[in-house]
Amino acid sequence: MSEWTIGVIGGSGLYAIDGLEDAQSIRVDSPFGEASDDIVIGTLHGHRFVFLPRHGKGHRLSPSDVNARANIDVLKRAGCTDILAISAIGSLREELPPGQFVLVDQFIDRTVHRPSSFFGTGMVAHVSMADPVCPRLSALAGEAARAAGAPVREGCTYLAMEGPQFSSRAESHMYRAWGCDVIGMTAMPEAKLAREAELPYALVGMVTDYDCWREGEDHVEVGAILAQMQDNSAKARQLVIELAKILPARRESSPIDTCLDFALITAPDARDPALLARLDAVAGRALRAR
Ligand SMILES: CSC[C@H]1O[C@H](OP(=O)(O)O)[C@H](O)[C@@H]1O
Ligand SMILES: Nc1ncnc2[nH]cnc12
Repeated sequence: MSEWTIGVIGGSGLYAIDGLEDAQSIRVDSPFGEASDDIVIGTLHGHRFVFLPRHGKGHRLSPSDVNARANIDVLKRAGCTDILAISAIGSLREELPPGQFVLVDQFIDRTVHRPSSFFGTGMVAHVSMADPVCPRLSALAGEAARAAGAPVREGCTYLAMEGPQFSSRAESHMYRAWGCDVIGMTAMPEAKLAREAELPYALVGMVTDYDCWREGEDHVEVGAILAQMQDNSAKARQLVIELAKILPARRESSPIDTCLDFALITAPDARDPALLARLDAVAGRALRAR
């Protein structure tokens, strides 16, 4: 078995992955509450993969109700070394039509109703989010997406909105003026939490619609999104298989693996033992080191 364990978070339209050998469905408890669903662990081309459907089986959970802390915590507990997130997104750019896959490398976070940190009173941490995505995993995901037959655009900025309603036209125009390329409702605080858990994170977005900014474009509706999602999700499933094929046997360490070494600030005698206990998975390595 290789040194990688890739956690795949499947978004709207991606509720399972294909080809997993020795797949086992496992419920993992988290001190941060209920994860979206049981995880499925198996092997693909000699690498361990762990799958979690972000909205749960049957798409039970609204974006605001996805417990991103529990999701990242259970993936860490399951031994994931890296996280590949896959999401349906709206396009804010003419040149990113439905069916386009994008590699997100920046975010603007406009979510408001979600716990966005594992840390807090009794154990404060400040991680850097200057470069929120792991370039190594993102590049591998891009290569895999191309091998799966998807058109791929790098370097996109993702606007994370609260939802569940889609944007107004004024908001959609404003996000374009801010320089955003795509829009979705779930990658934040997921990406922040992955960084706090020292998990390199990459996000592949699959365009389903042009949101509502475009002249002559109807407003966005779930029906049209679902139709595009079917096509996208077949390619996303193949992308995961292609990723397993190209992952190198060795996983060189990433600076993200140890980023909490520069982030924990609370003095040992001011730390809250109850919070430390909850942090056993996400920050156990760093807390034991200091
Ligand atoms: C069904 S369209 C809106 C829905 O799809 C995206 O979810 P995910 O990122 O999990 O693929 C978007 O963020 C919304 O939650
Ligand atoms: N237009 C859109 N806005 C927000 N999230 C989306 N997910 C897919 N399309 C979207």
